[in-house]
Amino acid sequence: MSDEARPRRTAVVIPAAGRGVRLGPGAPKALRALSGTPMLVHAVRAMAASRAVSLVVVVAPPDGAAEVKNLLDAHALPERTDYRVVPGGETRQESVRLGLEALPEGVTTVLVHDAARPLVPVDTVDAVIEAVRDGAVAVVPALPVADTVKEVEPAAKPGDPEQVVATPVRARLRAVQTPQGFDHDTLVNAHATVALAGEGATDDAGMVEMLGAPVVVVPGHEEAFKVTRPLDLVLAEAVLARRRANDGF
Ligand SMILES: Nc1ccn([C@@H]2O[C@H](COP(=O)(O)OP(=O)(O)OP(=O)(O)O)[C@@H](O)[C@H]2O)c(=O)n1
Ligand SMILES: C[C@](O)(CO)[C@H](O)COP(=O)(O)O
Repeated sequence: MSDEARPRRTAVVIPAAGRGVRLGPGAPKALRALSGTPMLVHAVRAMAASRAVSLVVVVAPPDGAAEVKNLLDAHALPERTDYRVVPGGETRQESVRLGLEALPEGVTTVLVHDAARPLVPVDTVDAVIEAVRDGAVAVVPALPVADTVKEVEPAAKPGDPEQVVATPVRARLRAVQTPQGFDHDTLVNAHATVALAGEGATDDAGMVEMLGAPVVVVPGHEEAFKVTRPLDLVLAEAVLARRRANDGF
């Protein structure tokens, strides 16, 4: 079958195996509630809201796959959304790789989306998918940064101050979010190559960059922020309250 004739199947890998140490003690972060619903369920629904998405692979805490499967079975998802759950690894990178291994044949576009970004709007998801379908091998949604960012030299010993070594030009900096979108084979190759080299990256696009492949930027969204620290939970609840109020009108 020629590339053009091949059906364009889009799947999402949702790494959800992290503990959420920066959020403080409690259940694994993806299972904590936002307005009474687990953060992971919000994230799966946000991705399933795109009509282009036909499969969601959730990467659960290593010993929590059965619990996560039960959780998803108990919550309503669009009927067209097929989902499966696999156990994750020690790092985000390893969890994503395990999720990629669970994808069936025929997937051409892969999105990787943090469970910790439960409120991403569907327009952002669709913009990422569209850019991949238009030919980009890797796509990141991103926003300009509001703070000035400094590069520092780590403290020589505990108690010493860090030293600023550079101030990158802010206008050229972007804070990247998820979902990040990829041509399937490019992302699988990037993960394999980077793992083989014993290297790591804090996002998936970073691994594609290491291959020397181009990464395209599309506009991100303020509501696609990552729930990382306790104050982010307050913001997430406020966003959900605003959405409920808007739905009421
Ligand atoms: N071993 C890991 C670590 C992280 N993640 C996932 O990667 C996403 C982004 O990671 P982050 O926000 O850093 O989550 P945690 O690792 O849980 O947070 P922390 O670093 O505070 O523990 C989250 O959805 C998290 O569940 C994962 O699947 N497997
Ligand atoms: C992938 C990511 O969300 C892009 O901003 C981010 O790098 C994840 O970092 P974390 O430390 O795993 O939260």
